[in-house]
Amino acid sequence: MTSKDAVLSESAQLVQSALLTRGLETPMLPSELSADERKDQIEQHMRAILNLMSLDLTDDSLADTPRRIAKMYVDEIFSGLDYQNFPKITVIENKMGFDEMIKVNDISLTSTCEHHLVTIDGLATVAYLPRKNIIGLSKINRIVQFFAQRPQVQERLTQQVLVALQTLLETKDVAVKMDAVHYCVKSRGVMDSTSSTTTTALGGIFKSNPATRAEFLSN
Ligand SMILES: Nc1nc2c(ncn2[C@@H]2O[C@H](COP(=O)(O)OP(=O)(O)OP(=O)(O)O)[C@@H](O)[C@H]2O)c(=O)[nH]1
Ligand SMILES: [Zn+2]
Repeated sequence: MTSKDAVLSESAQLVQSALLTRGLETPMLPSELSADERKDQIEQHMRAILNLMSLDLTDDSLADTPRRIAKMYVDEIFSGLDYQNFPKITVIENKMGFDEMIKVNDISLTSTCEHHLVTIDGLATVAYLPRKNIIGLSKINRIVQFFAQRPQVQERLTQQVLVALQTLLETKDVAVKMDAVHYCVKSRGVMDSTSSTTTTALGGIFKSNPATRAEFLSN
């Protein structure tokens, strides 16, 4: 939902185009609305939904809820639908010739299940084998966060992070693992409060070399 006339960073454009090519982009339709127009319309629709649930929106605790939800959707939990919010990426030339695995463990992951719009809560681990470039460490967390701030299924989220990093680092040798609890499984439906889901997306040597794969998957 990138706004019309938005100028995207080069990184954002490269990542978006790689995801489209691979068929991994979140299904979206073009929209010409600005973020403010989007918030105004979401607020109105939220007001209608809450009214339909017989809530009294004149109560001071509920009065601002439609606006709060609209802001939360556009600026926070679904902000990753807009590539204008793609993080600024610092890629550094690998002058030191570092050629061992770089692995970031236990990245906090909070997303939203696209089937029920409830929370997905977990951890991500991301690794790569540097070639030409290395990336600022926090940028890995930020890329996970960006794609998590969308309605998601865990499988797509895992692959989007893989392809984004492969594109920015110009190497296939990237691995992503996510462990998460889905609140659509925990707090409703089957009401299972103990299960969690693990997904992995492995590229290049992480897929082809059993030792590298094992080193990544062992914590
Ligand atoms: N593969 C996958 N499934 C997910 C994810 N998040 C939620 N789901 C599942 O999406 C499915 C939607 O199934 P439906 O039968 O259409 O929905 P439902 O009637 O609410 O299903 P229940 O959750 O079983 O009550 C459920 O089985 C969810 O557990 C995810 O990240 N990946
Ligand atoms: Zn769900």
